[in-house]
Amino acid sequence: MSRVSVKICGLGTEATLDAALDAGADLVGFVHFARSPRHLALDDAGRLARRARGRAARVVLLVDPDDALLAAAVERVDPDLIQLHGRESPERVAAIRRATGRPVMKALGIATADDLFGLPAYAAVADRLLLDAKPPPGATLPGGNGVSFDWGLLAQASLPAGTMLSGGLDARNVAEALARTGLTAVDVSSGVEVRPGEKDVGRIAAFVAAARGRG
Ligand SMILES: O=C(O)c1ccccc1NCC(=O)[C@H](O)[C@H](O)COP(=O)(O)O
Repeated sequence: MSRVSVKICGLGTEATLDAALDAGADLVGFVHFARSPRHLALDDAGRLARRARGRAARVVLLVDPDDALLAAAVERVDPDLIQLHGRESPERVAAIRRATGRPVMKALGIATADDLFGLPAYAAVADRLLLDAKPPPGATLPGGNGVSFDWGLLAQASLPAGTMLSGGLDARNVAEALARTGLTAVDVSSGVEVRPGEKDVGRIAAFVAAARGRG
């Protein structure tokens, strides 16, 4: 099996960022979404992104950003990848990629097999896809809810290389998730926290180790 690529999302402090980098995370994510307990001002995300430069791909996570927010995020965070976690259409994803000149990862919510039909249109315009659980009823966030979807839905799906699996992953279930989906890239947020927004250095290390088969 190829080496598993790991993204730790929603980092907010130097200590937890360093834990992710020291554990060997390939991507580190900074959430800019005011309603999120993981929200960072762009300048704070930029400070952490500078610290991670050259050690991991720096991802800024935005939800249905307008052009002004995109321009500010690119200038102040200088991300290696823009993660779009809202209801952006394939046309909007393509436009964002063109306007920013940055690679884009589009997150897609999965609950039933029907949700897979839209994938090819996004695969055609995004540099990478991230498959997440759809938010549960009553959730206020489009992601970072700590819930999984039925991994079996992906059994017959033809997914682009590098597609990331997320939603409710943690050190205990990540090996099974990888085995059942055949994917080789994972993303986690709640599963390495002690409470929403508070990452734990030990859980980050344990997650990366488990994803790489060293758990
Ligand atoms: O994490 C957030 O607070 C968040 C807010 C708004 C949009 C997306 C958000 N997170 C997206 C991620 O990339 C998470 O890592 C992904 O949804 C998995 O989250 P979890 O199930 O908590 O591991």
